[in-house]
Amino acid sequence: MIAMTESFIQKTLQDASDFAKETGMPKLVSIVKDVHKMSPQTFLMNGKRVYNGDRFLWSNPDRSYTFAGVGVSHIFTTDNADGRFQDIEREWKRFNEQTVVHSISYPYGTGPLIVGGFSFDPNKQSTNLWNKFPSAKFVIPAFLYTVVNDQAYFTANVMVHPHKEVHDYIKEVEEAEKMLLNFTTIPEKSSSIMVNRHEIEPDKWKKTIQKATSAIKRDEFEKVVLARELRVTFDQELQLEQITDRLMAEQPTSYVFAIEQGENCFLGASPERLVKKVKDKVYSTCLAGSIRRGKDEEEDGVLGKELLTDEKNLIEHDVVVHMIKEAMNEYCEWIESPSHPALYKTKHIQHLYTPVEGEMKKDHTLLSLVEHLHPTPALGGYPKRTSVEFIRDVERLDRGWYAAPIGWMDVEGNGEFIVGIRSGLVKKNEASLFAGCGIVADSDPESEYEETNIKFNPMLSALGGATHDTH
Ligand SMILES: C=C(O[C@H]1C=CC=C(C(=O)O)[C@@H]1O)C(=O)O
Ligand SMILES: [Mg+2]
Repeated sequence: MIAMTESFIQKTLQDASDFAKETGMPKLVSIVKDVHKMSPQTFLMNGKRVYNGDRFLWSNPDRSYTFAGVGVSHIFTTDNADGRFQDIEREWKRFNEQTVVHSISYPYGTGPLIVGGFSFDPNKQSTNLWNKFPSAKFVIPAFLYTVVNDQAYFTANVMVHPHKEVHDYIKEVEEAEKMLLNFTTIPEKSSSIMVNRHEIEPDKWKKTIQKATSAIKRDEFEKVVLARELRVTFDQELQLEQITDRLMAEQPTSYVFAIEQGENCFLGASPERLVKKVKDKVYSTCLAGSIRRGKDEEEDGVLGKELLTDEKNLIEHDVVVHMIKEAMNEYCEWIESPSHPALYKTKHIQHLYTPVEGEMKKDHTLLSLVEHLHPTPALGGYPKRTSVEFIRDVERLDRGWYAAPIGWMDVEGNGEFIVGIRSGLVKKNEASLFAGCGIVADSDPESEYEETNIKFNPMLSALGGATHDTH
């Protein structure tokens, strides 16, 4: 149990209120309580009436850490293409120093934290599709329901302003708590029916693969990741509670995330960590190179073995390992990584997987490492600059936040970022799904096309649409 008694809460709010009245500046008081366990989707559902448009979800692959957030206590955003990581870093640091009340110690993953992300390429001409997702945006959710290793917490992030009284804040938090933690709410379980499926220019996409392999053969770059879009329409509005509920159940080896921005929601089940920081330790993942799952254990094993020795896939993977190790090495005192990839299996696909960990040098931060790594050659290419320019020129797609860093961070600078793949942007009864493939000299457009079809499956399955049969 955590010691945050009513009288302690009252006193902390009173001190913050006195400060606010004296200086005219607000203070953020984060109230954390132990609560009963419930489904994070129930929390999101409960928050829908008041906080529709501002809801968030995050869950680790082993579900050892999950949070659902609703409402917004503070926003950090920038359109500064070149300095977006530093802008967010600076504003969060300043807010932390000036506004957050630090007399409370929070269990990991609770209390004041920011959640959000970046766009893939701030220099690509953006379209209307992603107009709710700027090149960087993070928020402190007003209320969080967090489960850490089976213990559930409720966090209320209260911005204490000069013009309001402490008892009003207490009343508001009590009311919100009652409404949001009502575990008797049953999330709707209606299943939506897909009424239209539209692949965006598949033939032109295959031609861009040829363009890429020719450029690679001319030594313009070593690898590039090219993505395409599948637009699907359903008979009814898509619900983020239902989709994330399915993703969490169906994709036990993937992160599940959702970021709602008004009527739009970007969500998915990504298997790929970009970087996680716990104190001075950092953990990254090289995930690239793919093959389908087998129809039974035996075939699955054969396919896995094939992937582990397939030259084209090993090149795809090695380019990522090389870059991530180099980048981590620069920012770390030491790094450690196995010399051969292992298999990473998700429900629909298996990948080559190499973890990299290290101890971060004192003068670096989680966000500086996110910037240094993004995009890795699993999402962009190698070398970074030429491959991103190639994507900007030839890819017929506004990636928005797809394949970009999505994550959360606490007041100590700990947190985790993943890359937003196996994902889609949902709006009302429509969803744009995205999938890309690492292209190297020997890539064949038809098999890469098939690979993207497999990569659409996690989202298609969660949305209730027919998945692509790969057997
Ligand atoms: C870019 C995607 O996947 C990346 C991650 C793992 C394997 C990949 C591959 O084998 O091509 C991709 O690099 C995507 O799913 O949209
Ligand atoms: Mg591939």
